[in-house]
Amino acid sequence: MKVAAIQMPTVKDKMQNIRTAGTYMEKIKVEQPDFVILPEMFCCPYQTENFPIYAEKEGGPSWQAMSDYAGKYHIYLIAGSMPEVDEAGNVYNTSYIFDRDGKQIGKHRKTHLFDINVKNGQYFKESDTLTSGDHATVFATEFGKMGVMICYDIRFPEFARTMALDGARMIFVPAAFNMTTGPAHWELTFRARALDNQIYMLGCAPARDTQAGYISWGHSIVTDPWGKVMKQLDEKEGILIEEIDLDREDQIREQLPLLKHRKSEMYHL
Ligand SMILES: O=C(O)CCC(=O)C(=O)O
Repeated sequence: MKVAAIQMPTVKDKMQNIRTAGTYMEKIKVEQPDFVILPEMFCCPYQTENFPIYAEKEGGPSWQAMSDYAGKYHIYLIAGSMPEVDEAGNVYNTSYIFDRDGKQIGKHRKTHLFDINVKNGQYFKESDTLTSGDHATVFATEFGKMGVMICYDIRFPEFARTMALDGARMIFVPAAFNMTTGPAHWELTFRARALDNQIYMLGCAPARDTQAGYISWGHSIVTDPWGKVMKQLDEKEGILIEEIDLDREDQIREQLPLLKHRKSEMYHL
């Protein structure tokens, strides 16, 4: 199974971002990836005031472009995330998932909203304009089940655990850590979720733009079920492509049976 993460820049022009994503998919088609993932808010500069302005209903032009790309390149597309508005006017940070025919087979609304205020560091308050989702998202493929969560969701160990217990083999994470939490926690968090669930994790971030209102850490990453970093980009625009060996996941789970050794009667999820 081959996965690809597109660490692309995000500019103000939504359609330009959609074209950039398409250009990258065209470029990597010779690699024949099975799964392609885009960054969090890949078509909308990551600032709370932008979310309601850029938001579209499910099935809108950005959704349609992603569905078309998935069908054209015959890939599972985890379409990063984009602001979604519902009938009631609520805005969500939403990741749509498409199959190889361009059919939507999953949809994750970011569940844990990113409201932080680090002294002399990053401030952000997604809840100013966003509403949170209310469930974990797992979708089925010919390789088995896969999970999707968005950025801050990764900090909540129970969330990845529910996906692993539900049978997910890999968790895809459109994300955008920043210059405060990125160096401190990005790699550590991916390795931790990978290790404690014995699962592959793939994070896809926007390329860093030092002029942006919110500066992305970049460093798209893939970690294995042993907790090891398989590959990690730097901050610049680029593509991460990696072969994933799911048998290795089975072997690790068999040899070090952490998931089986849980005392589930003692914990409540
Ligand atoms: O958890 C973090 O440090 C970053 C989270 C974030 O940037 C996000 O949820 O968009």
